[in-house]
Amino acid sequence: MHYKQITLPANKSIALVAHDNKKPDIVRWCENHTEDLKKHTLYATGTTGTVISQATGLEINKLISGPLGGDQQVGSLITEGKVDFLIFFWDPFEPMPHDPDVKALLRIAAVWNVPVACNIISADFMVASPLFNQEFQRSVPDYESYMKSRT
Ligand SMILES: O=C(CO)COP(=O)(O)O
Repeated sequence: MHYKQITLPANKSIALVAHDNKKPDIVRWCENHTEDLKKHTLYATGTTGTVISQATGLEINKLISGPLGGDQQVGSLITEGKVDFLIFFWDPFEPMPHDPDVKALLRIAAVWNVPVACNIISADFMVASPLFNQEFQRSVPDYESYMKSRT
């Protein structure tokens, strides 16, 4: 795979997703970082977005609920370059009916070199990074050269 560099703007697009047992964690994390999050464009799967906006008043672009396809919508936004960071507090103790979608989302985030935080501590480190509010370079798959190599 060939990669190219893209420049992420200071204002990022951040996707917020949490399984039911992890919703209290993501709400607490958003409450602790409301001012940081206000500077960015936020997306969330349906129920996660609703509980976060109720608790914090943050403006969130809500997608479909995860089990109905929300994880896939986030994955699709990643491939379109519309999501720069993924905060995904997935539940390590419960199998989900949409486990294949969860796995697919985590895979596509790895493919597109998107930073992923899967718990409060990793999300805290992400926000604490000076890069959180700055432009920075990220390498992403070079789709044009990928297509050329296949045709
Ligand atoms: O199931 C989810 C992620 O896999 C999250 O979906 P909700 O935010 O709709 O609960």
